[in-house]
Amino acid sequence: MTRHAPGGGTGPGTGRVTRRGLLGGAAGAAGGAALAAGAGLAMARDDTTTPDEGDLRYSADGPHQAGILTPVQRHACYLAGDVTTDREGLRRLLDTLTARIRALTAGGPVGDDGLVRTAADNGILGDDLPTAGLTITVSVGASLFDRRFGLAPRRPARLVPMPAFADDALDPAWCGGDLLVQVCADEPDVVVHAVRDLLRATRGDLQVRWRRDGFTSPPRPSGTPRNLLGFKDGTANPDVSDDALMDRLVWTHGGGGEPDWVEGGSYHVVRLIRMFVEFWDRVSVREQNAIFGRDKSSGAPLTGTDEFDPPDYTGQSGGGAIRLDAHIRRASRSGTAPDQRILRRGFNYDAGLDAAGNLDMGLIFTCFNADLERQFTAIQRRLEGEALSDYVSPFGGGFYFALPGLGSGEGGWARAVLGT
Ligand SMILES: C=CC1=C(C)c2cc3[nH]c(cc4nc(cc5[nH]c(cc1n2)c(C)c5CCC(=O)O)C(CCC(=O)O)=C4C)c(C)c3C=C
Ligand SMILES: [Fe+2]
Repeated sequence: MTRHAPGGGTGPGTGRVTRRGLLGGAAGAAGGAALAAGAGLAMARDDTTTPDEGDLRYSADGPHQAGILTPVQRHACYLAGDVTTDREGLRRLLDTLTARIRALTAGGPVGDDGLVRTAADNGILGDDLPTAGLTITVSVGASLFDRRFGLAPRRPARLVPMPAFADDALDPAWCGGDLLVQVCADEPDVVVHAVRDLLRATRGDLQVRWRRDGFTSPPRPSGTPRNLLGFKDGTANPDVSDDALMDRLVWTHGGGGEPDWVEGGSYHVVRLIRMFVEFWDRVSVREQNAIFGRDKSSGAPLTGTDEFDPPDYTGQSGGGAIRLDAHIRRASRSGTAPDQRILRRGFNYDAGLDAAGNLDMGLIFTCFNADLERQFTAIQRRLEGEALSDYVSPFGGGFYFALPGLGSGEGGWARAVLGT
């Protein structure tokens, strides 16, 4: 089947192709329509599963990396690691990641390209590697630009370590990292295969610091996927098919204090947020609706009837009004700052039980933005004291910078980051 990624015309990094030939016609048109209609846990996706699913391929080459505007996949793994080598080793590491990402996202018979056919292909996908919508997105943390590699002058201007915000309970073991690798695909074994391949190829140069796996639900029953508090999550995301909007909200540009090499990249925020679900499940749905400002069943704002109705914030009290401490009221941009929006691309996580026997689950909140201060941080500060904060606890994550796309410049990532 064919699913066209929004913004697919702007570059291969957002486009999807199948490796076994042309599919299309009505299925393609339907997929495109589903995407144009709205968003998903981050961005909407067609939910039809066909035998061609394993073929869905996003090219790693283009002006932007895949995995940013790409419709959110079913499974994800976030790995943050520290670079354990010198400057030349960092060059090797970036070149290795590039080669492995190109090979893994191309898929095909093991041995076809000499890259996939290493002695160490882990074999868990058999001899013909499916792609299943695989995207591997590499971002760098502020710590990469410390004194170890002489990169301080090349730091993206707005890239700083993630501060602790009000109500955060950050555990250093779950924070930061020189590199963040986001691996997403529609099939869980495709994610695991890629993670093992990447770690084998980078062994000795990269030490993993933290890892968290995530998933999204299919639309239930329709519209945007739900998070583990039961609410549709991603409804009000900006339209990723609007190139001009993405240029303002998502992509970074050289100049204005930024080094030239950041062109086509994006600031990437990850927040690991535990949800106190046992507590939440004892709260009335009426109160839950008030906490978000939306109806749990339909996803509609409390001032409307359809998921995609615009919320009305003019009233401050009364039955249908959206409370002042409601999540969407705090999170939404004010009329005076229309570019204070973020592109969210979150995944649910389920990590079993904590030491006390409580369910350990939550949200891998991730978002992309052109300017951390103007967008994510401004919104995060508005959320301080919101009603939802009693039911969730951010404990990890970091601020990162998603590198420009492969193929966006001579010399690839190594030249972009190192400058030589
Ligand atoms: C700082 C940014 C945000 C954090 C952190 C965050 C955490 C968080 N959000 C939900 C669930 C929902 N969020 C929704 C909307 C929404 N959230 C943010 C930002 C952050 N959320 C924004 C910018 C928006 C859109 C606001 C708007 O313009 O209307 C919604 C409503 C549906 C939707 O639009 O997605 C839900 C549900 C959780 C559970 C959570 C932390 C655990
Ligand atoms: Fe939110």
